Order: sequence, then C-alpha cells, then structure tokens
Amino acid sequence: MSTTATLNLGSSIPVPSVKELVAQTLDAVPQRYLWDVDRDYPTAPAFSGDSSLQVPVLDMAKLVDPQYQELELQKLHDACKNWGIFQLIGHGVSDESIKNMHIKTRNFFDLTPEEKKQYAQKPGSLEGYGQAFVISQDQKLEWCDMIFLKAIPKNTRKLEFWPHNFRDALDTYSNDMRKSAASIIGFIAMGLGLDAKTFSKAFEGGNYDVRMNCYPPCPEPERVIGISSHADISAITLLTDCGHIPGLQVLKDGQWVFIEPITDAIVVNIGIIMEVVSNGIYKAPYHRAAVNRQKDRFSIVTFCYPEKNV
Ligand SMILES: O=C(O)CCC(=O)C(=O)O
Ligand SMILES: [Fe+2]
Repeated sequence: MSTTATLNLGSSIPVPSVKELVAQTLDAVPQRYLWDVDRDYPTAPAFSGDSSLQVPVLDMAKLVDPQYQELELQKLHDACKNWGIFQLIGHGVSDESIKNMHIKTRNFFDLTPEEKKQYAQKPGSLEGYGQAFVISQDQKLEWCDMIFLKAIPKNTRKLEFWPHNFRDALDTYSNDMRKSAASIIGFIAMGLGLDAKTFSKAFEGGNYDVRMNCYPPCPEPERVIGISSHADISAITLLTDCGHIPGLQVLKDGQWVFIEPITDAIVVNIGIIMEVVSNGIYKAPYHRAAVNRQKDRFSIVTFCYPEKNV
C-alpha cells in the first residue's frame, strides 16, 4: 500500500470495522483510536439539574394548532437561535416506520463481515458501508461503523450499496423523513419571517442522504470518540436514536451537553446551509457522538437538502 496520502474528500481509505475489532476481545484500544484527550474527549454527562442545559423539546402538534402556534413558533425560533438543535415530538411519523428501520439497521450491522463487505464503499465514492473521510494512514479513527446512502430522489439511489434486508424499510423511512423535513422547515422559515410554502416545497422535492451509525461498546470510552466534533453541511439533519442510549452531544456555551433520547422523538439540528440562509441568525451547532462501555448504540441520520435549483 502506498504511504503517500492524497487529499481526496470524495472517498475514504478502508479501515477495519470497529465491530470486528471488538469481536476480537480487545484488552486495549489500538493507538489509532485514542484521541488527544485534552482536545476532544467525551466528558461526563453535563446534566446538572440546570434546565438551561437541556436541549429544547418542540411539539409539532402545537405548531399546527392555531391555539398554540404563536407560542410554539417563538420556542422554535429561540431553539434554532440559541441551540441550533432540538427534539421534535408529535411529528406524525409512524412508530412502525421508525421501529422497522431501527430493527433492520441493527440486523444489518449484525451480518457477518463478509456479508457486509458486499455493500462496502468503492474507491472514489462515499456511499456504502465503511467509514467517512479517512484520508490518511496517520489519521485518528472514530469508534464507529457506518453505511451511507443517497435515498431521495429515487434516481440518485445506487442500489448496489443498499442491503437487501432494509431496502423497503429505508424507502418508507426516507419518505417519512422527507415529509417531516418539509413541514418543520416551513415553521423554521416562519420563525425567520420567510415564506413557509416556498421552503416546504423546496424540501418536498429535495435531496435526502441517510447515514446509519453503529457504535460498538468500548473498553475505554473516555479515550475514544464515536464521531468527532463537527457541524453538518446539510440544511437540516433529522436523527433518530435506536434504543435509549445517550451518545449524541452538542456544544453549548463551551460545554458538551448530552441529548437524552426521548421515545419516538426526532432530533433536528440546523446545518451549515440553513445557517447561511438565515444570515447566521440560526447556528449549525458543533456536535459529536460519545460511546459507552456496555452496549452497541445505533443512530439513523438523515441529511436534508433543498431542491438543487433553489
Ligand atoms: O450518532 C450520533 O449521535 C451523531 C451522528 C452525526 O452527527 C452524524 O452522522 O453526522
Ligand atoms: Fe452530524
């Protein structure tokens, strides 16, 4: 293998699967996964009973109800301005679609290494099973296996990367996320004094990429990182957590705050496109994923983009 790394953000150098690494009953975490602890490591949960450190919870049922709308819109505006992230309840996406996708995601990561490799990323493409943005042999690695797929519009799908076990589930799930994104973005636009219909329409016909993350348990969780600190380049991102294992953290006023999973909620965060569209009023927050000692954690992340010609 060549020792010269070329900078190519369009593809990733293959690295070992973390799940396979864990299956080898590790005593110690390999050096490449140990991060500079002073720079970026998961702190203990920041929940201290201080309500200013709890990520806001918004209710879609209230946003659509004339009786509560004004108050809930103000809450939404404050959440986007002060946090850039919130949990959304009452969103109307069926339990069944979310649960089904969660089960299929777990089942996929439970396949044998050989079975998963059928869907592995190919040189020059980020789609498929593997890791994102590994561009140098010296780069620190994240404690995460993932599969990344373009889901909507349908003509962007590269079905050779779509595991057979979840094709139907992902088709339904991504359409549900598209509908949710179109409706939440309308309310986000209203909060900025922009035209809700124009925004909703742009997202009904938008682009949706889905990334499924698997964070295996780690013997030294405080020294590794599931996904390192970043802001998403999407307009908005919709995340569902499979199970009730906290892992997602957001940087708020210099502190990492855990997002405590709420049953059936969708975590919505502002991405860089929306930060730009809002003239910087809404912030794309830095966030990252911590891992734990006990259990696999899975998340399903939908990156939402408006129609290309908007
Ligand atoms: O899994 C998580 O909690 C965070 C995932 C994330 O930020 C991403 O995939 O961009
Ligand atoms: Fe992210």
